[in-house]
Amino acid sequence: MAHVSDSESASSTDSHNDWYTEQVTHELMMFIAAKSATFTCGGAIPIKDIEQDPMNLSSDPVASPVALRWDSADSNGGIAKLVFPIDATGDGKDGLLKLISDTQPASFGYKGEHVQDESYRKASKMDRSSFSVDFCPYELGIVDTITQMLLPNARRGYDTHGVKAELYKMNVYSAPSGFFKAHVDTPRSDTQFGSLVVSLPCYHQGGQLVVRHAKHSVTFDWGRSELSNKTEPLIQWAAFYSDCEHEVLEVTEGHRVTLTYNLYYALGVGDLAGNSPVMDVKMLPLYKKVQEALDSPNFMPNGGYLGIYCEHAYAHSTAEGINALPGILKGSDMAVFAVFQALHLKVAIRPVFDLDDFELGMNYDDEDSEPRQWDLIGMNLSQPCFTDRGGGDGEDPEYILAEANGERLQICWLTQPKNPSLGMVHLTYGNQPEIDALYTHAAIIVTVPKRNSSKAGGEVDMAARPDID
Ligand SMILES: O=C(O)CCC(=O)C(=O)O
Ligand SMILES: [Fe+2]
Repeated sequence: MAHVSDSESASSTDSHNDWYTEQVTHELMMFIAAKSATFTCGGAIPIKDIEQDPMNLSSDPVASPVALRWDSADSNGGIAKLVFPIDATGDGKDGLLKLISDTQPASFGYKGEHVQDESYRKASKMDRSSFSVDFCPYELGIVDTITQMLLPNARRGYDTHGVKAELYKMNVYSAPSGFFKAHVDTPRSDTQFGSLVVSLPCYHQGGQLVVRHAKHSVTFDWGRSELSNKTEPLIQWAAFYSDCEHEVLEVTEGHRVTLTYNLYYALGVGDLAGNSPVMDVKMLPLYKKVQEALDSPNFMPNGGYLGIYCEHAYAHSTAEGINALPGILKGSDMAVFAVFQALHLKVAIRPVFDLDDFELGMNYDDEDSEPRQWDLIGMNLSQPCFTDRGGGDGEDPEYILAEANGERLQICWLTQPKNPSLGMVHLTYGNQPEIDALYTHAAIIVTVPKRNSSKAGGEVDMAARPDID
């Protein structure tokens, strides 16, 4: 009889574990590489009557009961109202039946037509123009979650940082046998990248939403069954990309009420500096101040450069940071950029070399031979430059600085430097060669044109203002 010692059996268990770990690791690797990790996301938010619990101090999101109002031909005043969660033992049941009687049979898109076919979709719908609802997916953080979870892997082409969730329809799937066979939503425009479905709390069983992508599927079961451990009313939601096939399985009991939203790429935080169509730049407190300065004939009559060091850090010498600027400017940086741009001055974000510990940064003005401060300003934001040029004692520092793609400008600075980032790496030659680094600060450089002296009051010559970058 074969005898297996403890150590032999331990080592065969170990090797099985190793094999198993390798298999699972491989599967996980393939899954993440296939971008299947994030084709859909969803969640649940409990509903509490906040008016009855105004001191809810928990940081967990809580939804209020949802009031739905709709056009109803046979109601007093033509408007009916229903509050979710529905009290099925009270007036709720009648209200729900009234709602259903005011909906129309839902169609689906087939070859560009709206088709009604109960073998494909058995549901009823209400268009958004016929109802209003006080549920807002932005308030509960659902849109922020979608923005961070789904937007980064959405199809390329639109490089925005924001999402617009546009209410589309309300759907009711009722027992017996409300369902919607597997389909892909028809995108409403080029900028649509997905759909959001929100389930309002209303008793039902079945009606699971199954979302599929590349052989994987996720099932959202928003119903309540005897076995379900859901005891409190919930707002439940799911979002998925437009190319995901999805279906609603049969509702076997009750009524499943959902709101659907189309998800679009939209300008968001990080896109808006100098490009915020909803903001009137003239209303910024800084606008009037700058305009007054520019209107004064004594302000920089010979023109020149104004410099405003960026208040916030933007990783301005990395490829990502450079790409994101100027859209990502925020706070006072955003205001400064927008105001000067709106006043038709040339505005650019440029790196300013910090020469404090490097050399005096002095040059001499030929005319009055007084020392004047000139700054070394990079022509464009760029990644750090590396050079094997170096200098020892007595070496002209310009020899090294010539490697930077910059120019010497005299700037009238309005703020102090902040947030240094690596700008140049060079050698130094002393007793032994060493490496040293120069840092840059991102600054908004504004070109103020020379006054047109022939004009009364010394107005800035608009025609002389250069184009905006
Ligand atoms: O109500 C749902 O769960 C999804 C409905 C749907 O897929 C649609 O309206 O296109
Ligand atoms: Fe759909």
